Amino acid sequence: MNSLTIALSGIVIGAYILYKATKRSPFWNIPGPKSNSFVLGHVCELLQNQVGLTDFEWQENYGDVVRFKGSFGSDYLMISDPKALQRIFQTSGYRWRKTPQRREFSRLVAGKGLAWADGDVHKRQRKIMLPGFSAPEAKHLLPFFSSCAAALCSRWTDMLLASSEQCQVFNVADWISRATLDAIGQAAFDYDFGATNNQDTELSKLYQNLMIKTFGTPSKTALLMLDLSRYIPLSVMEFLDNHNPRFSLIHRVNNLAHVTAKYLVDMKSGLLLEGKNKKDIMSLLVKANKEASQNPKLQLNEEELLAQMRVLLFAGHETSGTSLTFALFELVRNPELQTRLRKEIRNTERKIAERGDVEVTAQDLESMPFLNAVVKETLRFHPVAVHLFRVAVEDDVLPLMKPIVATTGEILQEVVVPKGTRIVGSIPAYNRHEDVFGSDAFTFNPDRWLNPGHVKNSVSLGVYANLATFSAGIRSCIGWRFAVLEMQAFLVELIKNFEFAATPALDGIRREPAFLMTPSIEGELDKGSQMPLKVAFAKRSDDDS
Ligand code: HEM
Repeated sequence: MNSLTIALSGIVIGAYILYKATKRSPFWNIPGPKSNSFVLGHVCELLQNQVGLTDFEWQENYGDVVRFKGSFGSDYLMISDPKALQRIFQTSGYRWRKTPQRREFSRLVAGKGLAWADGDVHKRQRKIMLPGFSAPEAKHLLPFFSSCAAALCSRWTDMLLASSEQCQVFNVADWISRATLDAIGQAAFDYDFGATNNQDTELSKLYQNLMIKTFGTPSKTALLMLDLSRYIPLSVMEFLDNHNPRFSLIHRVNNLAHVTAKYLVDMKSGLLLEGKNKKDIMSLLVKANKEASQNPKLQLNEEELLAQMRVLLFAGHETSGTSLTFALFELVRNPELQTRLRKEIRNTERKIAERGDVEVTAQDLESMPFLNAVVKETLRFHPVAVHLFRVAVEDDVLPLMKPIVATTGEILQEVVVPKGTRIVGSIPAYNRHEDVFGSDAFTFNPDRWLNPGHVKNSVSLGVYANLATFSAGIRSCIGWRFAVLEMQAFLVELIKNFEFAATPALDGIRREPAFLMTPSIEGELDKGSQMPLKVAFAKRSDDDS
C-alpha cells in the first residue's frame, strides 16, 4: 500500500463516519444517556467501569432498551428486556449474528473454532461438538471434578496442618483457577496440567492470569480501536491482531496450545483405531468427526479440530473458576448461608454412607435443594460473561415484555430495528430484572429459588434457570451442564472440609472487566485475580440437623 492509497482510504472512511454521524438515527426517540464525547461515545463508561455498574444505572434511569453512543456518534442499543432478548438470542436463529469484531476477538483468543464460527460453518461445528456435551456425558465427568476438588482440599489440608494456628489466608481466586484448569484438562482432554500440585506444565503457567494481564481494565485507545474496527476489513484486523505486541502472551499461549492439541488429537485418533474408547470430550469429538467421514461436508478439518481445544480451554476454565470464587465470596459475606449449606452437605454425606457408598453421585448433587439454590444465585448475581454483541442481518421488530417510554412521551410496546442495528445484550442487567427475579433482585438471596413464585418464568430465556448467564438459542453455552456440575462438585468438597471467613481486603474487591469478569482488588490490578479469604478446617458441630 503506498501513502496515496492510505490517505485516500482515510478520507473515504472519515467521510463515511461523518455521514453516519450526521444522519438522523432510527433510534432518535429511544431514551438513553447523553454523551460527553463525540469520539468515544459511552464506550469507556460501559466497558471500563466495574462490571454491571453502568448497565444497572442505565436500566434504572431509561428502562430495558437504552440507546447509547459508540465512537463517532454511532448508535447501539443496550437490551435487558426478557422478550427482546428471547427474540434476538433464542428464536431468531442466525438473523442476529455475532458482530465481526467479537468474532475476530474469539479468533484471537481461541482460533477458528466454535466461538468464532458463523452461519453454516457454526452449525456444522456445533453439530459435531454437541454429542460430547449431552446430559449423560456430563454426568460421566463428575469423578474428574470430584477428584480435582479433592486434590485442592488435600493441598490446603497440608498447608493448614503446617501452620501454627491451622488457619491461613489463601488467594482462593488463584487456587480455584488452578483446580478448574486441572478439571477441564482431565474432563475435556484427559490431560494433566498439574496446576493444583504446582507441577505446572508450560501451558498452565501461561494460562494463569492470562485474561486480566491482557484485557484487565482496557485503555481508552484500545476501546476506541475495538469500536472503530467495524470500519476495517476483517482480513486487515486479523493481520493487525496477529502482529500486535499487546497480544504477545495470547500468541504464545495459542502456539503452545496448538502443539498440545495436535499431540492429543493424534493420540486419541490412535486409541480410537485400537478400539479404546475414552470418555473425555476431545475423544468424543474425534470419534464423532471420524463417524462423519462418510459426509465430508459435515467433518471438521484439522485446523477446526485443533481450534476446539483452545475454545474449550478458554471458554471453560476461567468461567467456572471465577463463578466458584464468587460463590465463596458470597458465602463469606453471608456466614449463615455457609453454615446452612454445610449442614445440607453433611446430611447428604450421611445418607451416602448409610447406603454403603463413598462417592457422591450426580443424583445426590441434584437432591440438595440449597446447594442448587446457591449455584443458581451465584450464576445470577455474578455472571462472568457480561455483554453479548449482536448485529441484525435483516430488519426486525423487537417485542417488549415491559413497554418503554420514548423521549416523546409515547409508550412503546415494541422497537422497530433496521438491518445493521448493533445491540449489546446485558447479562447483568437482565439477571437483576425485578419483574423476573423479584423486588429483591439486587440482594444475594438463594431462597428466591426455593420459594415458589419468587422467580417468574412468564418469558422463558436461556438454557438454565431462566438466566441469561449461559446465553440462549443456537449460540448458547455448550458447556453449561459441565459448568453447573463442576460448581456443585467443588462446593460440596470445599464447604464440607473448610470454613471460609472474611479478610479486610474484601472491602476493596472489584468486579474487573477483563473481557470476562474477574475479581481484583482496588489499586492492585498488577497482582492479577485476587480473592483473599481466611480458610480453616470446618468444625464437625455443624452436623446437627
Ligand atoms: C460458569 C461458567 C460458564 C459461563 C457463565 C459461560 C457462558 C457462556 C456464554 C454467555 C456464551 C455465549 C457467548 C457469546 O455468544 O458470545 C458461551 C459460549 C460458549 N461456552 Fe460457555 N460458559 C461457561 C462455561 C463453559 C464451559 C465449562 C465450557 C466447556 C467445557 C464452555 C464452552 C463454551 C463454548 C464452546 C461456547 C461457544 C458456543 C457457540 O458459539 O456455539 N463454557 N458460554
